[in-house]
Amino acid sequence: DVTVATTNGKTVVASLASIYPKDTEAPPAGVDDMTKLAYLHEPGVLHNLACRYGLNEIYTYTGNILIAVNPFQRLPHLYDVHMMEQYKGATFGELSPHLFAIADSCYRAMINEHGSQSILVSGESGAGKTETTKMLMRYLAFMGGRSGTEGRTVEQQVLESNPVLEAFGNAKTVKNNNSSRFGKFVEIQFDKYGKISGAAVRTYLLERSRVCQVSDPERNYHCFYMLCSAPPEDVKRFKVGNPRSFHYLNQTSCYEVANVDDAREYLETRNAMDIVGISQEEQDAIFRVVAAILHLGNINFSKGKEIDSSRLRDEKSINHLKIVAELLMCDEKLLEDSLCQRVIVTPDGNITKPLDPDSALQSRDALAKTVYSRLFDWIVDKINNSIGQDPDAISIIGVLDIYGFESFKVNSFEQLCINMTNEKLQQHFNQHVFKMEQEEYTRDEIDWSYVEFVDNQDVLDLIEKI
Ligand SMILES: Nc1ncnc2c1ncn2[C@@H]1O[C@H](COP(=O)(O)OP(=O)(O)OP(=O)(O)O)[C@@H](O)[C@H]1O
Repeated sequence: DVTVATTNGKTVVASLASIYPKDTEAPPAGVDDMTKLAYLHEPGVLHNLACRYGLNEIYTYTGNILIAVNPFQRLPHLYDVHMMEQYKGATFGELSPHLFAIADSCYRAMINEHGSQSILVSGESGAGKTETTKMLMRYLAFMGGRSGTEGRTVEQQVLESNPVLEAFGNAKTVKNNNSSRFGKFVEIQFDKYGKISGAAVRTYLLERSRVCQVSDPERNYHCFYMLCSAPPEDVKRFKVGNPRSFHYLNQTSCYEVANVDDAREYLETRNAMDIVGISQEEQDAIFRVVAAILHLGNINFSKGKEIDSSRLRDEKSINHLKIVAELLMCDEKLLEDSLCQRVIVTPDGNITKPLDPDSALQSRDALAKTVYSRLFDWIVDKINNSIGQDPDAISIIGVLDIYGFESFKVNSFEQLCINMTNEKLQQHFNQHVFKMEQEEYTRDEIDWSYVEFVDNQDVLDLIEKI
């Protein structure tokens, strides 16, 4: 055991193994690059970030990696045009750490080396990835945007597609009132003059389970609540109403989000849809599907006449089925059959087998999830068509906003996929930061001490080979 005198005047007795050396010469305001720390260990890194955060310095470098700590308050002066002007062309590291510096060096690398670049934004839920991605895009639009072109520019359209994607792909979670429940890779295409000539948004791993299953204090996807708060004529037209009356929404007692007005968001989403080129007719079709999913969730089953079969439970369920069929413009009987029966394809033809009530509920939920994720993909396609891609693009800058590791009480296949993706990204990072660096030292016969790090490559290989 050792006795330590702390900076705040206390004396603490602790075991030697749990004590880390402190750089007594480090400035009280912290260092702007973690590589300047005399001792690089977790407490030292956290202490440095905390010192800087206390002074509203939310960005810190670790070499050419930028660490951002969520300020949870608007800091408009950090992101205004004046700031962009300052970072434009500045040597990396010359000015305070900033995401504009990352975007600028990326843009310049693309121009000077004529190669495509990508920026990876990662972190746990609520860390600020989506906000960071939006700012990065703003900066790239500032550098590569076209002025004076007619109509809406590509960069405007990409930025304006955010509210649409967020309405259908974001939800309130424990950690974040506006949590993206999908991964996003925005690809900005540039022509030979370094000007933006096209863009594409690719999305990954939408959390499908949320459509049917949601618990306190979280909500389902924003669009459901928006539709329930739409102007009375739309509520009537789409046959929705109080969110408390829908099973897919009333499994949680959370219906509202602080500082969010769903009624206004509905109108704003419609407006954003206009801007990204989704026609009124298409918008109506989208909301018809959203409404149909809500009604689908209210269909229940009871035991049918035959063994292990099911039928609609009561008048209410029959009514909801009617509404779903009407909204989806499909045949009522076929819809009912698709919920209560399973078709097994065999070499000798198809066999239809009835489903018991539990299995029918599962097929109801499976249909809701599939329809919702197809709707989301359709919207993303629509946005991409309207933004337009440049087949002759010389290079691209990709920004990847993907959600971080997840570990809940109960984890499902979705968590496996998300964590697998993150492990792969971590491997990419390890490859560049540790492995390649260390191999270079060995090659150059530089005396160095091996940095121990957890290498999960074996686990990845195992899963990928399954
Ligand atoms: N740079 C910033 N300036 C001001 N507020 C920020 C900033 N970054 C994040 N925030 C705040 O934190 C909230 C959460 O950020 P964001 O949605 O970007 O997190 P995320 O990492 O994308 O989370 P998720 O993985 O759940 O989607 C934002 O709604 C915003 O209020």
